[in-house]
This record gives sequence, C-alpha cells and structure tokens, in this order.
Amino acid sequence: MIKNITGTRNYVTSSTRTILRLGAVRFAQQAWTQLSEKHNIEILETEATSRDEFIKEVKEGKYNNVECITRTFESVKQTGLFDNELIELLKKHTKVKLISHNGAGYDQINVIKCGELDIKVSNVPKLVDDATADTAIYLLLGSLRNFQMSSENLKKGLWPKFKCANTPIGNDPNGKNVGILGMGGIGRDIRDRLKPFKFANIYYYNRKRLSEELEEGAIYMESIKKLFGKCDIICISIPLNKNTKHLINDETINMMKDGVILINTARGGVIDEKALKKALQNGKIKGFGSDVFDNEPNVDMELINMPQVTSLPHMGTHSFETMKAMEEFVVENVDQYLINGEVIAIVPELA
Ligand SMILES: O=CC(=O)O
Repeated sequence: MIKNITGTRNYVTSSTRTILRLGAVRFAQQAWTQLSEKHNIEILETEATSRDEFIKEVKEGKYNNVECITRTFESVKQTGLFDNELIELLKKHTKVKLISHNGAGYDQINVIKCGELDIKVSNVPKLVDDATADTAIYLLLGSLRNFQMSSENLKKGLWPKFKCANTPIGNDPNGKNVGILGMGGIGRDIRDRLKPFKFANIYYYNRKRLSEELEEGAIYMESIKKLFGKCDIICISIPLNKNTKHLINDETINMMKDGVILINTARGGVIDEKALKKALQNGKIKGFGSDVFDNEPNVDMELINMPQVTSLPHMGTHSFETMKAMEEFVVENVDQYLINGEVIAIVPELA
C-alpha cells in the first residue's frame, strides 16, 4: 500500500494509473483527494530543481508508468520548455498520453510535436478571461493617466513640492478609439469592460470575423494595418505561437498612430522589445502597459524602468477565485481522461 501525495491510500496494482504532477497545488487539494478516491491512481512529484535534473529523473525511469502529466506555467523552472527534446524523451521513457496544462496560454509546450506522438494537451480556456480582462483595464487606465509613475513619484517624496508629485498630465478614454487585437474570450471580456468608458469606437482584428451577435458592437477591421491605423489605444490579446512571435515589431509599430498606447496581457514574446523600447524613446508609442514580458521572469529592466511603462509581474490570473478554478479544471481534465481517454478542453491545434 502506498500513501498517495493527496493523503488517500491506494494499492499500486497493475491497474494503477500514474500521474506526474509538476508545479505547486495551492487551492485544489480537495479536488486531487476526490480524484484519488474515485480512481486507483498514484501521484508522483519531481524533486528536480533544473531541466538537467528532471531529464536525469526521466532517463533513470522514475516516471516509466506515468500516463498523465499536469503542469503549471512556473514548473518550467524545474523542467524547461516542453520542446521537441523533452517531449521525445517523455514519449520514450514514460507512457504519457495526456499533458494537462494549468493556463490558457500553452506556448511553453510544442503541441504539434505532442500531436505527432499521440499525446493530448489540454489547457484552461474561459476561466482566465475575467481576471485577465480586469488586468487589461487596470493597465489601460493606469497608462492613460500615468498612475504608476505618480505612485512612484509619491514614494520618492515629490509631493507636496510638486502638484500631483510632478506627474505628467494624462488623458481620458472619452472620445478615443480603442482596438483589440485578438477577439477570443479575453478580447471579448476586455471589450465588455471598455464599454462604460465612453470610447468613440471599439475596433478589433481577429483571424476570423466574429458573428454580429458575438461582436456586440465592436467594429471589425480586415487587417492589422487598418486596426493599428485607427486606434489611440491597442490591447493585445492573441496567443503566442510561431505566427505571432514578434508580431509587434518596427514595421507594425510604424502602422500605429503617433502617441499610441499599447497594452499587453497576452505574452511578452508577441512584442519585439527592442523595437518597443525604440518607439517609447522616440515617442511613437506614448505608453506601454504590460503584464507580460519577453524572457520573463528575467525581464529587461531598462524597459521596466522607463517612466512610460506601467508594469505587472505576470499576474493576470493571480486571484484566489481564478487560480482555484484553474487548478480544479486541470484535475477535471485528468478525471475525464481517466474515465474515457478524452479531455474537456483540448488545445485547438489538436482538436
Ligand atoms: O498567463 C496565463 C495563462 O496563460 O493562463
């Protein structure tokens, strides 16, 4: 008899299903316990603190019986990316059939390779939308009004000597055009939150135009160029993949209006940060509000320290309710897989 990590006692028999759980469980202990009570499972965790150590464990056969892997965004520190090398190794040294990722964005996983090797990948759509859209609104208002800068100036003691602690005068949303690049669940939730702010128009670009019902008054632009040419503020909410890597670069920044404000709650890799810094320096981009950065958590401090930048350390879904729901959804995907080999949310590339 083994004592499962969840505390339930299961016998490991030939029918025991093995799960490798990567990354901390903060709020879904009960869901994991219920899973252990429902199925005859064994849950393993890694002791690796680096990719090299993890690969060693895999090669030594520690995970030979693993059928499902659950992972978090942060567990990349222990395993590195789920790239070709790691996926091939896992295929060779385990029985992996499912990777259940805790997050909407799954750019850390080469899902195409997984598909080729008959490994399903599930993610967490929808549940992240509200918290991420809230974050976009915070960044948008903060960028328009220079709130982060004012707070830093306040801490530096620039008040009362200077009015508003010497913060430059900001702008209202009223009458401006706002654009949303990527009109999936998060983009649509951003649109809904933007409505009360009296923008002149809410434009969007998406690979496919939405039905009128789903558009809910947002105006479709047929190209990124048209969207960028119209908007005073642009919110980015597209996934990172090989087509969107550095989509915001010198050329596309040139398509934008002078003095545009850019908001990113998607992934840092969508923006070429060299081009971004240049555009912030020469004023083409007036403000940048972002929750995500290239090479995070080792971010470019020169960019972070620019006064026009409103920044957060990737905390779009960092709220109790959302994190709990996301963790529980990962368990639901595993449950479904254990029942019939399917998952609730397969990533679109493998659907
Ligand atoms: O970044 C957060 C997510 O992908 O869910």
